[in-house]
Amino acid sequence: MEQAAGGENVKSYTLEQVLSAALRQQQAIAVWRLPLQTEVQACISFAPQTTSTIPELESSPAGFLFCPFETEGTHGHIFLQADIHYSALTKQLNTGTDAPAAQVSLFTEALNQTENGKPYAWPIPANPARHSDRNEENFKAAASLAVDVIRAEAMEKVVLSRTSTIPLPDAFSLHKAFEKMCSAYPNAFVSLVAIPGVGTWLGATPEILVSVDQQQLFKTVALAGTQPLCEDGSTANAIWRQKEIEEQGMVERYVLSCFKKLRLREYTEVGPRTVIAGNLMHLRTDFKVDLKEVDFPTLGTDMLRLLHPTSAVCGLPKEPSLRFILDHEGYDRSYYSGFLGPVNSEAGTHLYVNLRCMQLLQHEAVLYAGAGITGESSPEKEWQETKHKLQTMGKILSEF
Ligand SMILES: C=C(O[C@H]1C=CC=C(C(=O)O)[C@@H]1O)C(=O)O
Repeated sequence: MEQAAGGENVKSYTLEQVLSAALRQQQAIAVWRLPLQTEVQACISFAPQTTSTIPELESSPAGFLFCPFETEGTHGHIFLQADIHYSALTKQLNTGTDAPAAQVSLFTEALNQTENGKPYAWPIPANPARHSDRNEENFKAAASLAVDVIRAEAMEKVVLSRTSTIPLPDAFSLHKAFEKMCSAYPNAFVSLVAIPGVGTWLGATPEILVSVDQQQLFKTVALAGTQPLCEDGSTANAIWRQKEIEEQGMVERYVLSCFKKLRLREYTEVGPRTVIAGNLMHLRTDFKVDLKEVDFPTLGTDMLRLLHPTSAVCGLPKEPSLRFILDHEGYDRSYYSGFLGPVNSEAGTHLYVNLRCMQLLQHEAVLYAGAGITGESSPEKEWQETKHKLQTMGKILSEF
């Protein structure tokens, strides 16, 4: 049961006011919009919980999960329990039943004093990783080494990524960036996560990792293969090369191997189909399981633990490709290519891979992008592909 925050006097607030109040009060907040929906939601957590492993979804209270790429690395798996939930559709706040009353009233007091248009700061990591962006030469050298290792049959595929750090425009505003992302990428999962001591991330990802909706329908996808969107903006004339077909096929095989490990045979598989993600197209196969028909209440958590990191962000087989990334990528991915999303919300659990994202520092944004390397890869083409992927967030910043 939820009750309206702030007593009987139910007030309306804008997203800007809610975001600004949370950040001024140094509280953790996650804001999101599901693909093809209009409702923007947010949750504020007064006591984010950090764990070293992927938490169980089914028994979790409502909240938002924010997890890193490396399951056993230095960055924690963070759960923001929804002490306060906000819907930009109703413009109202609801308080979770376990929320600490004193903090809720401090927050609503701060909110009532917050005016639109007042500047506010966002959290940056306690110890920002010091690294410089990989230049073209270094990225291509790592890609070329990966091709050699793959041809020597030590692995089949590895996803190599890089960063691009750009100054934040003077007129940059956090809530406006979120609104711009929502209108530019209607079929993406759009998110803004700001956690004191951890940092501030924005993204518009095309990739579901695990979702279980209110009808108990489980979904995941195998997404890979990239090319620029055709000029007519449609997928009708898309032609895929053998390299992309095989690259996506590997991700699909990987998802199937996870079902097999759980001895689950009752799934439907549709695709691969061409899908649009911003200025790009990908190949995607959709998998669904009706949890009411199969007796598998923990499928969400079990698949999440097996799938992450999928071969769409790590490689195949998982261990040697992960080793290759850690040895040759040259930087700490932290939450890029991790996963994030609402857990046990009114619409269910919807976790997405953290792609097409950026991390905000005080005066700069760090943009992230990767490309799947196979034995057929050309380092030049992979470099170009990362440039195209960086444009997803680059376009948003260039609009200020
Ligand atoms: C690793 C990324 O994309 C993945 C998802 C779709 C297509 C991909 C590819 O074609 O390489 C990647 O596997 C990224 O956007 O940073």
